Amino acid sequence: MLRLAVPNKGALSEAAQTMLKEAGYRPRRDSKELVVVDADSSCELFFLRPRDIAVYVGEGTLDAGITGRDMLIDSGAKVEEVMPLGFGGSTFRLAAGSGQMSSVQDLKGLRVATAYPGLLEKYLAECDVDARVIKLDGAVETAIRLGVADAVADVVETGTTLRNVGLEVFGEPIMRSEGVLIRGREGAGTPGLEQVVRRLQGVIHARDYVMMDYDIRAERIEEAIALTPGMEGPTVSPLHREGWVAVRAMVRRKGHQHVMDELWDIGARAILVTDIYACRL
Ligand SMILES: Nc1ncnc2c1ncn2[C@@H]1O[C@H](COP(=O)(O)OP(=O)(O)OP(=O)(O)O)[C@@H](O)[C@H]1O
Ligand SMILES: O=P(O)(O)OC[C@H]1O[C@H](OP(=O)(O)OP(=O)(O)O)[C@H](O)[C@@H]1O
Ligand SMILES: [Mg+2]
Repeated sequence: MLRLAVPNKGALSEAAQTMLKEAGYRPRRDSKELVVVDADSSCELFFLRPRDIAVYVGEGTLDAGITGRDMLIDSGAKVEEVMPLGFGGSTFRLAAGSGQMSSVQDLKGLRVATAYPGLLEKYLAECDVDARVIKLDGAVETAIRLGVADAVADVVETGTTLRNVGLEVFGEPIMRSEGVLIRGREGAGTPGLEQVVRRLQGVIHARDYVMMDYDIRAERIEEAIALTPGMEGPTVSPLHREGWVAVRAMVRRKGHQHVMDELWDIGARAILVTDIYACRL
């Protein structure tokens, strides 16, 4: 059985569990269930703190896991990213009181508070900046007001938390993060991991694409195919009406209304769009 780590709490937890459920893995009954054995999928799911997941996977105790890319780098564990999962997007940034700093170089000799010391120290070393890293567990934005630090380095999603305490970001983003599937560096041949990757990729595709069906006059088919090329090519079937065909193709969800407009303009009718429940491309 493949042993897979899943965030049990925090910003990535719900989205990760929804994705696994859509991929056919057994969901946990309640938040107190810490291990789920899914015999049908030959998989054991371990619900752990996202920060600990890279450690378990790096030690080889678990085969794979879902965590944030920033946490993966911060942990320094022997793990590698298998695929991005398209949720939990954030940036990791420096921030200080409004107008006080403009680049990472301004941090020389100062104190920077963070819950991601591994990630911050790596960045400061790359920038050749000698600053003192103050390790905190969370709510690091308050550290400046309380006089514990001169700047902070933290996860920024909407920026609301920073604004609320009168801080603003400065310098380049340290990194862009999102939820990722990870595996141990020695786990290249992990049996069962291929199946997890294919299932999760299927969920991502099912979310990214819609199925589009329409009817069109046969002489306009080349123009129609240029608009909806599908994956290998669209399915074109005869319609029970002289001179018309029916077309079926997968289309990117983003922009599908625009594709419908263009199809309409070249004479397509009965244009139907449906969600894809599951797929394997
Ligand atoms: N708005 C957000 N706030 C915090 N983390 C976010 C956000 N959006 C995405 N993430 C990602 O979620 C992960 C952090 O998860 P989580 O919030 O569970 O950790 P934590 O802050 O250390 O835990 P906790 O807040 O429960 O003590 C990181 O990979 C981070 O990039
Ligand atoms: O840019 P925003 O949308 O405001 O989101 C970012 C904030 O969310 C996280 O905090 P969290 O709620 O996880 O609390 P914590 O700091 O105690 O971890 C993160 O540490 C930031 O403080
Ligand atoms: Mg948090």
